[in-house]
Amino acid sequence: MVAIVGRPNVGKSTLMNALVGQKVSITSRKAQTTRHRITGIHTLEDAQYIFVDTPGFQTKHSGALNRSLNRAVTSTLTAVDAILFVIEAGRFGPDDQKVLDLIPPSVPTLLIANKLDRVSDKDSLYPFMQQVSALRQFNEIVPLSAKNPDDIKRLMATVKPFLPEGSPIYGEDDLTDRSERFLAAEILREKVFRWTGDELPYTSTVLIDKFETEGRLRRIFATIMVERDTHKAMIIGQKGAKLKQISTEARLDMEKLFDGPVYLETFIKVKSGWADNEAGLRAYGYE
Ligand SMILES: Nc1nc2c(ncn2[C@@H]2O[C@H](COP(=O)(O)OP(=O)(O)OP(=O)(O)O)[C@@H](O)[C@H]2O)c(=O)[nH]1
Repeated sequence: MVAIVGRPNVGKSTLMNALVGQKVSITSRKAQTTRHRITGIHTLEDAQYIFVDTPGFQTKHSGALNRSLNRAVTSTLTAVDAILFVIEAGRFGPDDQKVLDLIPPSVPTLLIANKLDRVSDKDSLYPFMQQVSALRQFNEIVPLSAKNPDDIKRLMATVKPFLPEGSPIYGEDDLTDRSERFLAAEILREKVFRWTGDELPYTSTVLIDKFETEGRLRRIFATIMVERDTHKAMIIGQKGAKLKQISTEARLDMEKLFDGPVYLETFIKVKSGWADNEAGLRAYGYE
């Protein structure tokens, strides 16, 4: 089992999806999109990789949601065979250091310097890598771009020696241990964030009210939970145009992932304060 950790927005979910070869973890330009621990599975003839994506470790805010997110990160790190510690190539800040401090020294750790394609001055990279490699005894240092398939292949080979010997835990076609219901909620949440940009607070979430399967058809009824009326208006957009766009894109992604037609109905509900209340969080599936 391999954990993927790093501060928000370094590209952990993008990396996970690339390693698994399918979209199992949502991504967006908005930091803190990933809220749950997600397992992604990639099975080869002679090895099975199980990846755990973690929410970006949060240090700026201290509400119940963030405490829950941070707990998810720390509990994951003690139970894995290796850790991919992801940073952005050319940038190492206090937020990265805080995540590094959480990594137990006993667990093999690979430093992944992601978004290599964004580094225009490649000469500056060597001193940067030297500087960060002095921070900890990393088992490997891998500069890459999560968006480059060759880099991903190389990383798979680099990670392989860290996997323990044993029989596979999941079936060879399994991509994730998450249910379709969970994945449907994550896909819709991703679209909400993508289409509302930075205006919408990240406390908005998605609940699946009903998930029915009828042959190959999935009929899904979902509610987008927001904290204020203004947020609701943001999602609906001019004459409902934005909500329509969000729902259509979400439906198309679901059809691709579930490999069959999807009927999706989306509602929006305003409920203030849900993210500041531990009991409320548990009710919505947070640990
Ligand atoms: N140019 C470039 N962009 C990347 C790369 N990897 C990820 N990104 C972008 O970086 C942004 C953040 O990626 P995510 O995968 O959502 O990041 P994350 O670390 O999972 O973020 P949180 O969920 O906030 O913890 C997205 O806009 C990605 O498209 C890369 O290799 N190159």
